[in-house]
Amino acid sequence: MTRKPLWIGTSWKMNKGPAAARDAVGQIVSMAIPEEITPFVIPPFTSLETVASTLSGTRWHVGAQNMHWEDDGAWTGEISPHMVRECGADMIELGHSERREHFGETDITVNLKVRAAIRHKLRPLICIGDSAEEYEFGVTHETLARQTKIALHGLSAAEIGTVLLAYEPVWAIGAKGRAAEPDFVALAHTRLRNVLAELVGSEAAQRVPVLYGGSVSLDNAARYTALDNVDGVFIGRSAWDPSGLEAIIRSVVS
Ligand SMILES: O=C(CO)[C@H](O)COP(=O)(O)O
Repeated sequence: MTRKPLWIGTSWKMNKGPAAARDAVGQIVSMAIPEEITPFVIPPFTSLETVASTLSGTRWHVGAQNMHWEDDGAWTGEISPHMVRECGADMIELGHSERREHFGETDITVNLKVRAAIRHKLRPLICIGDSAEEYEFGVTHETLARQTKIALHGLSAAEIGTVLLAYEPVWAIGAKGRAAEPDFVALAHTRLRNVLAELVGSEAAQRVPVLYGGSVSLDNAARYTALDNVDGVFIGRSAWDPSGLEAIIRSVVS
């Protein structure tokens, strides 16, 4: 039995259009979720409404993978916070390293999006992470502190209390990634908690869930969730098949 509520979820990234999403969410909705788990799923935009409507009224949180910070306007190809809400999502993933690396996302645009999310009552799941180079040069903490402080800039303590942070080392993500050692994650999360304490005080900082992501699998998930300052895991490939997600959920509560 685990000792704290754990956020466990997955982003499907650019996988599962409406037909595949319908099939997957049909399996997800019938999963038995232990009460100490807060589950979430983040489908691509085209499947968002299907997934959110199927999971409406359940304990699942549903998010989109990105959004613009403006409410509407001439922003070809973009999706607004209103649209995300209208599809039934209650969460929004922001600042994933794939968006920072390939689509020009910056600390500043992440901050604009976090503020927009809060205005629209979407819970931001803010991804932060060090590059392989930053890790090699020993500046992981500096990078995470900078990304966190800028993402949360201008928010009140109460607003910061509504966000989730996910530490996802860039070098740990994807098929070529190497899962971070639990000891390293423990240290990174403890330091992150101190950054949050600087912003909102130590008691409020304890209430911000900080998740780990990057090559999380059935083999290693429970080693992360057992750590004091890890409040859940954000899973990619190993949870795209709903049975993989279900097995990981079971592994962290047994
Ligand atoms: O965002 C992630 C989780 O959805 C992250 O990029 C980890 O992906 P994974 O390495 O495929 O688990």
